[in-house]
Amino acid sequence: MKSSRRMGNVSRVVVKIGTSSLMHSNGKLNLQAIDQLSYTLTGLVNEGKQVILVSSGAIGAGMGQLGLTTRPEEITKQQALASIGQSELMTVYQQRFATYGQKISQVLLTHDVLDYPQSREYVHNTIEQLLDWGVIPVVNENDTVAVDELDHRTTFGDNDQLSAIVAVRSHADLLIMLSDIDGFYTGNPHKDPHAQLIKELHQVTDDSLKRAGGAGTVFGTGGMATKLKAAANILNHNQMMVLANGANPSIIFNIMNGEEIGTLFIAENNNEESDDDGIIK
Ligand SMILES: Nc1ncnc2c1ncn2[C@@H]1O[C@H](COP(=O)(O)OP(=O)(O)O)[C@@H](O)[C@H]1O
Ligand SMILES: N[C@@H](CCC(=O)OP(=O)(O)O)C(=O)O
Repeated sequence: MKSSRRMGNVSRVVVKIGTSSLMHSNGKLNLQAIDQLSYTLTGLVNEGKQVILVSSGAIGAGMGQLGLTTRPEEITKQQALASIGQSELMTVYQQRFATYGQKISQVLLTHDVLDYPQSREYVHNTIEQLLDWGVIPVVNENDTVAVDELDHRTTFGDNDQLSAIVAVRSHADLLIMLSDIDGFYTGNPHKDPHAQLIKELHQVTDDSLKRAGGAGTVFGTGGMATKLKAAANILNHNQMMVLANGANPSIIFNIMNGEEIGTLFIAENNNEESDDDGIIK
């Protein structure tokens, strides 16, 4: 594959992986994908890069543990499932990353923590310290406590947007969003056989959002619309995002080598500074 994208200067990268890439459709964890992800991200750290992983999968893994095939609608059940699944996920990550000698940590966030300047500062400092130590922070929403009340917003909505907020806040050079599809197409390829992969997008317009119909899978929440919202946030801050297929997470190496994989979201004027904090109010 030709290497034509400039990724040589990328030193801090946020990787987001969705539930569909971490789990088989039978509800079991996809150990091969998790192992490859651990190997690949450790490889990047060994090259001297700083890596933050935003991982979904807590609710999905919890469903798998209890043998549930449909996601319960009750918030309490979802939160209890996340509580079961998050610890299972971290156990598996811990084991796999340890195989490659990589230290990881768990960072569970809620929206309000990033709304308040002081708690935001603490999160920022903690993540900076972890990166400085060569640790990979594994970030997820704190699903067990995140519920929206009228005057108090704790949820991010989905991890696509959480990953963009983390990338913006941490001034990452690149957000790699791994999904169950090769990139952003002119229409949903599962419905439109003529849909074409869009290799590069400079702006998320109403037209792009119209092309991103439908919800995600039974275990996850996102869908393409939330990925585009995340991309819009990234573009607003003159950062870059690559949306690619997470079936083989070692594809991250190819992306970092500048290969034309998936969809690259990049502003035309990629050099201008932006100073707001990337939090969607
Ligand atoms: N224009 C589009 N291009 C690509 N995928 C699309 C588009 N519109 C809708 N989709 C759907 O979005 C899905 C990806 O979102 P999702 O299932 O939430 O992934 P993940 O679980 O990896 O976060 C695709 O599998 C596809 O069904
Ligand atoms: N925080 C939730 C994930 C929510 C989410 O956005 O899921 P996905 O669409 O799979 O990225 C969990 O860990 O189950």
